[in-house]
Amino acid sequence: MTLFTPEEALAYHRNGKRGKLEVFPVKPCATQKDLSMAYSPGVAEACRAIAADPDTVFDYTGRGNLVAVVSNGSAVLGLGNIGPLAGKPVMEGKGVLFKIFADIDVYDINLNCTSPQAIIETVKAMEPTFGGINLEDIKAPECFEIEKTLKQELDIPVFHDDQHGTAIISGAGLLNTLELTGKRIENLRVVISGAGAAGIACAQFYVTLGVDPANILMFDSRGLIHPQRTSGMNPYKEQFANGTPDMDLTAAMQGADLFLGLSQKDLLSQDMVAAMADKPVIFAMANPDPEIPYPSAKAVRPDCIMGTGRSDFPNQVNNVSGFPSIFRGALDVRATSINEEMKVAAARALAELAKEPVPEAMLEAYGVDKLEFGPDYIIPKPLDPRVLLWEAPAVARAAMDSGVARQPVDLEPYTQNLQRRLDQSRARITDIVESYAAK
Ligand SMILES: NC(=O)C1=CN([C@@H]2O[C@H](COP(=O)(O)OP(=O)(O)OC[C@H]3O[C@@H](n4cnc5c(N)ncnc54)[C@H](OP(=O)(O)O)[C@@H]3O)[C@@H](O)[C@H]2O)C=CC1
Ligand SMILES: CC(=O)C(=O)O
Ligand SMILES: [Mg+2]
Repeated sequence: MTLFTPEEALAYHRNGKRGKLEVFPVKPCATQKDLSMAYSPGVAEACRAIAADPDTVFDYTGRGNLVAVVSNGSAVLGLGNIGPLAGKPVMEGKGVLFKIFADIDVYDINLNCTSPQAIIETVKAMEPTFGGINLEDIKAPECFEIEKTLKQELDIPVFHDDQHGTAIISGAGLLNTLELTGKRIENLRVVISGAGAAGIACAQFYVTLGVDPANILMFDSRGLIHPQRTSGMNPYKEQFANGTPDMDLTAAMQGADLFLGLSQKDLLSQDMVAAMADKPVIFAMANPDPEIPYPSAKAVRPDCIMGTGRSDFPNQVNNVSGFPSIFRGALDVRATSINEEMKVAAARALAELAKEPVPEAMLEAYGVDKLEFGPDYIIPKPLDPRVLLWEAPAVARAAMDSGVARQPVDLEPYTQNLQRRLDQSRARITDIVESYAAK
């Protein structure tokens, strides 16, 4: 089900204003007085106030609502190491999603750096500009060291979306599949294709949710990660070394309950899917093309629960349903980090929302008659505005409960205000987009 042609996608990016984002002023600057306050000499008052009390930077500048989407283009979607220039459309796209789904402003920062040290130093130097750092499409294993060091050294949230956004959303899906299949999480036999940023982080998060690490078989480009293997290994892969050297993907898939694809397209065959346990779960999440196409998996296993990273099939399991709302909650309580408690809270909130009745507007947006909790609807649709209203307060609450919030909020008025804020922001975006379309 292709919704557009390649030419249409290129025209979407090229036509009208180039790219997908614009920076707009939010204060008047029409008169001599406005100008003298926006810039010299009035701006000096704000400078002096911040110099005297650095915390007031959150009052006098946009820092508290500004996130850097930082990438070096080394693992862009499933396209691989295409570099920072070719990765920029994705990073602008992440900026669009932050704004539309959570009213967060973004600068996309596309770095011509490969070494972890260079990326770490650059991001550290940028810290005063931003309220949060979203690392994106930086390949493993470098991404692990980069994120760990930045988390230790910065006191604003640092979040590698491909790791944790993916883990949280697929974790929410996993929790709901347990309910639908009646299986117990500790008994699940899990096969993971991909031992990079997303594969490793998902495995770790699933273990936090209750999966037995001994029941995970993980594959990378060289085959199974097993205890005797020495080549192409790293400490992150070693945590999940299981099975025997002779085991290939076909053997691993025999009787598996869950397949998680975070690798490359077309790695999973219909025969492998056919050999899975009853009511199997297949999250084939490589983008833009999954490890097996949705129709191919359903054709051999109509009893499967299938999710992909794409929006054109049921169950879009994609970090888009996470990073905007998670940062919203974290920024609003001025959290110093995004910790495990906040991630689990986000996953559980998303899982619970899938069981609520779906508003008519969502049915219209997706052109369907019905969306109801079940095998074809295990997580909310990314376009559903309730995702923000459920996830962000859950994250804010978890930040407050776990002691990383510097500015606690009262959750009831906070949640009501979120709805208003989202409506106003979307109305402004509609006006801007329409103004360009009219030109
Ligand atoms: N739906 C979603 O929300 C998300 C989807 N993804 C998708 O997941 C995929 C991986 O992304 P990410 O983890 O960031 O990238 P990384 O570059 O960090 O990791 C890629 C992993 O895939 C492995 N791999 C490559 N070829 C094969 C193969 N033939 N068989 C098995 N494994 C293979 C690599 O193996 P090796 O270690 O040997 O190099 C590596 O472990 C991409 O397609 C991306 O689009 C990522 C994030 C979110
Ligand atoms: C969705 C996403 O972040 C990726 O595929 O890399
Ligand atoms: Mg990504």
